[in-house]
Amino acid sequence: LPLDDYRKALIRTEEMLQIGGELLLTEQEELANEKLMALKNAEITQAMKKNQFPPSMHFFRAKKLIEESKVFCVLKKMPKGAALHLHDFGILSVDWLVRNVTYRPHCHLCFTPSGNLKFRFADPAPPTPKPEGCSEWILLEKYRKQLQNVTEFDNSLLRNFTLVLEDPEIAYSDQAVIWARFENIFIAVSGLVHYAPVFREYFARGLEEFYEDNVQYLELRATLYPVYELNGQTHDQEWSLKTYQEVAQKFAKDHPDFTGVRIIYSNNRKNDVDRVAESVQIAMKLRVKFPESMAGFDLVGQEDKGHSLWDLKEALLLPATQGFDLPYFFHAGETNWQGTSIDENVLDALVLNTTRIGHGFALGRHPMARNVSWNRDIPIEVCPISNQVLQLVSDLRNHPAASLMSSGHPMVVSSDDPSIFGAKGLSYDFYEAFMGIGGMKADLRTLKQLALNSIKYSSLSVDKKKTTKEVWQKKWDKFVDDLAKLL
Ligand SMILES: O=c1[nH]cnc2c1ncn2[C@@H]1O[C@H](CO)[C@@H](O)[C@H]1O
Repeated sequence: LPLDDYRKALIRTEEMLQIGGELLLTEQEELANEKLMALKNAEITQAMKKNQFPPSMHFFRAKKLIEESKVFCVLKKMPKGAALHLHDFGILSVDWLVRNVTYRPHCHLCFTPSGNLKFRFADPAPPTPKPEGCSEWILLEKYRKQLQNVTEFDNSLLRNFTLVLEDPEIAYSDQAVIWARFENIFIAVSGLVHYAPVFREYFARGLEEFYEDNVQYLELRATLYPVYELNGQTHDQEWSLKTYQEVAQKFAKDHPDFTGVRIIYSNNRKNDVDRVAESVQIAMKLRVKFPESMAGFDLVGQEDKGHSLWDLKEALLLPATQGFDLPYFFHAGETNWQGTSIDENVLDALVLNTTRIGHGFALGRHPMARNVSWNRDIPIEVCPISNQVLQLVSDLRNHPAASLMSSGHPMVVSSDDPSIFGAKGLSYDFYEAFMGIGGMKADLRTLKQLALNSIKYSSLSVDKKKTTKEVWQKKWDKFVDDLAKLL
């Protein structure tokens, strides 16, 4: 074979292997692809000249540039299918929490010894008991009245609800520091979002934000912590799940092109095997009672600080020993520490029959996990911005999913906790995946495959997948038409 032909054949084969590489585009899609790739090439050429490429910059600095990008503009309009990796209280921009929720009557605030915030609605006030070591409860309505500068105070609240700041590399010296801040944000918003009226509205508004970003269906990791009423009465997990179901069903009724939401009940991986076993039992009960909404079970929290899946196997094997089908959606391999028992979570997840792998950041270092995931068609859920902000990788061109994308490995793209990272919906993560991780050759096929994957790898029934895909296809055709017409 002449060298030239050989080389061309290699390039062509690689193009076929990459994610979406085997998709055949319609004429209209080809046209749209040309427009898209012209925008992409122009932006990358410009980025090379200026040496300023958003995916290789920290998202907090890249965000503004991304918002100026024409490719990003296209991605926002693109029907992206489903977002399959999200956490309960990271889905809605935090402005509403500060400007609306903290202004409601009976909202109290206290400071923990380490200076973190806790909120609680209560009437008659004050809420009891006072959290250990915390300051007295302050009624916000009263507190704001005596403040000189309320805007300044509200801005400080906003800052407490996201990780965003100017110099993340300096402020967050290592993963332990940023994870502590990250968990504190969940604790701070917890008292607000677990107040029953807010709980419903937060979720509905979260759905709206994703819907506006052209996402049709969500799967939400939820801890189902007790939701409380003004008088202190609390509700159990069943109540929370039922409420999620009601809100999602109403939203789907009001938006017929929205499929809905399914919940992945999640426990913290720091908990010991007995507590995890309890939550597995609850998950089984919920699954019987709410087959429509309850997708399965996961373990969340900082992987490096928690138990390995294998440590918890006694709890996690309970359903199987009882012949019960409890689908697992394990976070696994969200670590940089190769060779630890935590790093082996990617293997454990597969051994324990996971349906998908959350993050799977360590997959590239485990050839067997990679094989099994490929052979059993078990996708990884890639969350680029999360991985960068939580310091697993700085330049997203070096994200391990780059190699997996180039070989067409089963994957979906998701956004984890967009509101906490200062992002919104799914488009920012699609931008990072398309421009940074996917490289120059990722094109409309890549995007189409990622959207198709999000439906294919969802936990929806065969029927629901079919109808969701039909709705998606209509949106896609319209999107392609508009893109093809772009000047
Ligand atoms: O990327 C992640 N990896 C692991 N755990 C996470 C991530 N994002 C959020 N949470 C966890 O989810 C809980 C709320 O559902 C939070 O406590 C947080 O620890």
